[in-house]
Amino acid sequence: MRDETSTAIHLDAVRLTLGQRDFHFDFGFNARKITAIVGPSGSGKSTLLNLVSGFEQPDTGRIEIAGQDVTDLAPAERPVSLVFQDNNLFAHLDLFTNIGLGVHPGLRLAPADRKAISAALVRVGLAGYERRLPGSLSGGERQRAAFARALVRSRPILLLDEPFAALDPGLRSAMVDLLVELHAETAATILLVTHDPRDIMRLADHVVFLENGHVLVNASKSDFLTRTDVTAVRDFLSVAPIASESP
Ligand SMILES: Nc1ncnc2c1ncn2[C@@H]1O[C@H](COP(=O)(O)OP(=O)(O)OP(=O)(O)O)[C@@H](O)[C@H]1O
Repeated sequence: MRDETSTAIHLDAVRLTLGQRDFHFDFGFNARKITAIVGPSGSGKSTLLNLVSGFEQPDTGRIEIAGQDVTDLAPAERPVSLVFQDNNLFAHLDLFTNIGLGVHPGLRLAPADRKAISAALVRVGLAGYERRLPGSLSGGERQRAAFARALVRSRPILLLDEPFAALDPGLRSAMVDLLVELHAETAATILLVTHDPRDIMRLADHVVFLENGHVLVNASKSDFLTRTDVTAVRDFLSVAPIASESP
């Protein structure tokens, strides 16, 4: 029997076909850890997050979160917050409202919620941006706004799909630090899709490497970094100058 205190999310014999691609996942994510999900473009990283968040339904199999079968639950009913590549901000609503919807879908916000929204904007470097529309922001600012919304939702599971992709190096580093702080404060279970080995070095406890819709390597960070016997892992690790980075 699985230890539910150590396994936050379990994909139990999950199968899904999208177009020409078959996905097969049968493994778990550790609770309260940061797991990096990596692999070549098209290997299934976003699809895996979509299955966990409920935006994709398995053809067969089950998904459990904290021991509860969530396979038939809608995304809003699952204990997850998301920051996706497209930021999923509503274009016609200002940032305060966009973030407020993350706190309460009916926007019934208590004074403490309003404070938390402004504090989250400050935390991601967008102080005073409450009334700005997403269309008036740069890609990096939109990404940070989406991060602020995830901060105020404070769900036990945080799904991040390339959250630093549109950020310049300085901002990227600030947001990585923010994520480290957030994880230390909340001990959330974080799944982080990334193309950048530096994120593994700096952030990850554990690494899941995908290839062609299935898990090729599922290992602790230290074990993953030794798996250069696997060509795809070796290729991935050699794409960036990680040798000088400290973990
Ligand atoms: N709705 C869909 N219909 C058909 N094919 C799909 C659909 N969604 C995803 N796919 C295909 O499934 C594969 C995996 O896509 P996915 O977005 O999960 O990959 P990824 O690893 O996140 O890629 P990237 O690193 O480029 O973001 C791709 O080949 C994609 O074209």
